[in-house]
Amino acid sequence: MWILAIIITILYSFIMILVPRRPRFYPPGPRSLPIVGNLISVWFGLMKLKDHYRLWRSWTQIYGDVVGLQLGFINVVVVSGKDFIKEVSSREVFDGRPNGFFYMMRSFGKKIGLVFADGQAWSSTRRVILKYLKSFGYGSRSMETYISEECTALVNHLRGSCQPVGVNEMFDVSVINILWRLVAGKRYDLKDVRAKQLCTLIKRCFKVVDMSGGILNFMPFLRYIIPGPIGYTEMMEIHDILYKFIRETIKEHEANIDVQNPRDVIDAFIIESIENKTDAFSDEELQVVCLDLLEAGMETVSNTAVFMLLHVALNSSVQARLRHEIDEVVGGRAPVLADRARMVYTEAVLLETLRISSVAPVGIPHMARDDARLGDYIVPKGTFLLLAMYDLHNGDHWKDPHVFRPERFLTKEGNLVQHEWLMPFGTGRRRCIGEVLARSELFLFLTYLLQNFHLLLPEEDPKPSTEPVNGVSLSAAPFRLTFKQRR
Ligand code: HEM
Repeated sequence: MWILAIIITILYSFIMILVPRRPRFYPPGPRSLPIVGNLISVWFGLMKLKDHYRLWRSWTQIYGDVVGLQLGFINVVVVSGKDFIKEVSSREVFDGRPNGFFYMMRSFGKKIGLVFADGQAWSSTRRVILKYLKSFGYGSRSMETYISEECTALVNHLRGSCQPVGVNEMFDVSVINILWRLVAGKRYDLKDVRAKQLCTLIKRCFKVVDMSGGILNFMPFLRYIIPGPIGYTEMMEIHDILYKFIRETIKEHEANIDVQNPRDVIDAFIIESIENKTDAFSDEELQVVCLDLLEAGMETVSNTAVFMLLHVALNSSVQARLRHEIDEVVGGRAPVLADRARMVYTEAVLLETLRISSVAPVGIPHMARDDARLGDYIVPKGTFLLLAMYDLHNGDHWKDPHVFRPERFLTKEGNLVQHEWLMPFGTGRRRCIGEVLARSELFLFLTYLLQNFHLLLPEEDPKPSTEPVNGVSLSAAPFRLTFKQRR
């Protein structure tokens, strides 16, 4: 009997160590059960509402802009509203990234790279990679040339097709090409099988879980019991293939590097690592940085571009006005980024797309690096913070949030409005590093395509839905368009 008592005491103490600390002023939220916390409510909630962002919204409506949850052994706070989202994004104490298993299993079990690292290591990697990206063309004419070349290739590719085209994968290889030319000095043909396979893998891995990391994060020991159903097996398989591709690319660079003439980000990193033998320039760090750029930079832009075409095709008056502006400002020559200054309507369409599609529905989770006050509440050290970006962009504040209306970003005089409720790339210290690239890509994709084609919904297809499909980033449900060449 006493042996049983000892075992129960040990088990209880072990569980108590794992169960997160919840101070008296922890934010309010649904009632939690011992050990599993709110996981069961999340499970039932998802069965009813389907998508995570809808579930977080339903709880925000009950508990307010700061909702406190306990998911398995982890405290999670969902933060909504412009002011709280800005506060979390701007305070250093909240600029950590989660220690969760899901986030680290893709980076050799370590907190390295750009997206899920934090502290000193993250800030120096972010600085160095931004410096390299800029020196190989990021934000300059070279980047514009890469984007224009991809737009031309895409237009030529579509010219040959009189049949309706599936749009959901249309931008994938072009987007990878632009990024990969900066990072690895390489581009692929739009029909290249391996490039297409890589894009499919990245997209698949973004559908296995949502940004909270799911059960894999909150009860990681389950990977030993049910690795398949909780997504562990698939995530590992996908990352094995992605890392194989990245390692091959790095090896090719090492084989013919000229230390006096770096060609791209990978070369610059390898050259620095020859002199600087610290962890900051390790081989693993370079691999994770490459993976971060591929994963953060591909699906987000590709999915936003797809939503953009969907809304333009569904709204014929928007399409006509866009075409009119393109004809007036650009005419028959190739569009350039400098045209943006005179193309306010096109810019408004981009802003409205970024708002309504909000492909990063909870951004990338932050983590409290210490106990911190947020509004009337205390957020304990180690808490994950999910920022309800989808709601910020689709909430009642916008009056008619579900209507695609670019005019909301224009003043009566026809000038562009910088709306403080719109932050698709986040804000503060962890703001997206790909914003300049993403905005430039979206502008040139749209202008090149509408300069050359009428976008038509095939009559034989059902009207496509604008409801997003859930995942780490939101995507449009499959649909097709006919690209009818303009005279
Ligand atoms: C429409 C396209 C994109 C959207 C909507 C988007 C959105 C975001 C958001 C919301 C964050 C998180 C900000 C935060 O933690 O508070 C982020 C971070 C990040 N994005 Fe993007 N992004 C896009 C394109 C890109 C591209 C093209 C790249 C590649 C160059 C990129 C690379 C990154 C990286 C590396 C981070 C992590 C930054 C850090 O933690 O320091 N993103 N992005």
